[in-house]
Amino acid sequence: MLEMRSGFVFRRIESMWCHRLTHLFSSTRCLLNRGSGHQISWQPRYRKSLLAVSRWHHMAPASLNCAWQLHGDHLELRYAETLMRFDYVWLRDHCRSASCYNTKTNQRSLDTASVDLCIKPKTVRVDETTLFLTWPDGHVTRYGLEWLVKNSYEGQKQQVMHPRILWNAEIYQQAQVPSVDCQNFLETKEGLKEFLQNFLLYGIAFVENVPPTKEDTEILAERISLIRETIYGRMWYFTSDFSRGDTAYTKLALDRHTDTTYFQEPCGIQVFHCLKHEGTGGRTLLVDGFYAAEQVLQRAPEEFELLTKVPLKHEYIENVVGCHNHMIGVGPVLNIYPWNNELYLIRYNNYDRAVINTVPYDVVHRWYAAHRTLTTELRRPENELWVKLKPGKALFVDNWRILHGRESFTGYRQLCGCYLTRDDMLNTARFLGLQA
Ligand SMILES: C[N+](C)(C)CCCC[C@H](N)C(=O)O
Ligand SMILES: O=C(O)CCC(=O)C(=O)O
Ligand SMILES: [Fe+2]
Repeated sequence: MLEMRSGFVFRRIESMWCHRLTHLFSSTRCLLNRGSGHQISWQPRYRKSLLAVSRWHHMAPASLNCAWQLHGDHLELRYAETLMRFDYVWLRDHCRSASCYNTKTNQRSLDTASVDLCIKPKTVRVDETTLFLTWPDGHVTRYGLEWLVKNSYEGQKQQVMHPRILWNAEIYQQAQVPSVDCQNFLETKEGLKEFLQNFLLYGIAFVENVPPTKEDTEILAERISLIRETIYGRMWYFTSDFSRGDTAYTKLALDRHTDTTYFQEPCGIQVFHCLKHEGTGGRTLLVDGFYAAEQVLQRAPEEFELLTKVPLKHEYIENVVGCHNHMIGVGPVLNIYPWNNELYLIRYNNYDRAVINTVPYDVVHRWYAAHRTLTTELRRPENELWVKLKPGKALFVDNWRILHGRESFTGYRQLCGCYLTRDDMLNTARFLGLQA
């Protein structure tokens, strides 16, 4: 239900973009020309003006749901209630004929640079299932109409890449998402698939009955992805010994954040396994960053947009014995796919946020207001999920979506874990037949 609602608001903001984008950034247009690029792509192309055949061609009665029309610079096709527009170079470039595309490797053989940018098909024909184009040199391209619907811009715009269930504490608890048993996870395809499906939908997932060692945690992690080695090592162990120059290595509370915001590509997944805690406190806080961002989009769409546009730096500067690191990562707080406005990455870490010097002062002020709105949403108690990590229960967190934090604690507490690459987790999920 929430997914559908998100689709709805996303479409609303899209129409807003066309009208508002220009004045929102009037003072920084050249700095932020990625934003106006969205509009530039709509400018008519400079190409020889070709006579448009502005007559609709309808198919035989059996396929009355298909009609097409040739224009000066594109083909318009209506099929399965979708109105699509295809650029002629695109139609030539995506040709799936044996000489243009290698179906054994799923790679293009055609040299796109050899296609005349003013190309136009010589003849066009459509039957019940297929569009046929004959090019000036006689080459014939065929496209399945279903394939075109699926692969067109208009088709993609209506779809989400990653189906998700956005949650606050109540939604997550009501869903009663089960933890998967360690043996089931390691030894059966079903266990792994169920785990990954839950992880993709909610951004968090638990494995239980894990032997409480670093080695066993590593085996778990490798079942879904590749371990991403970082300045913290491959598998890390940490306690409050301040062995590294970061608050994580103390007993202090940590407010909600995502990790490694100071990498150009923040780590995709974080695995936590608490191996020991003799003391009090130390509960883990989890917040769905996309749920909060969605609330911002509904309440203040122009602030949401600013958070997607203003580039920020995050920084990690460490100088302790044996560890000298200086990392810088750049990117906006919210990252969305521009064609459907779907969120795919939140970068939120107020501890590690660097000096803001990438936008002028007036944008800075509006950014602070937008950041405040997002922070208010992230801090609503009803959005907070608190869990106490125990030996034997490993937690996987989607670090591109879910914020984590912790309560202060007393006593000896030892956590182990690692970061994983996101691409390889998605690869595993797709192999199992999941949409990822
Ligand atoms: C997980 N581990 C203890 C290894 C590292 C913690 C990194 C902490 C850093 N401030 C960040 O948020 O990225
Ligand atoms: O100690 C914890 O529970 C988490 C600390 C933290 O934020 C991290 O290690 O990334
Ligand atoms: Fe963290």
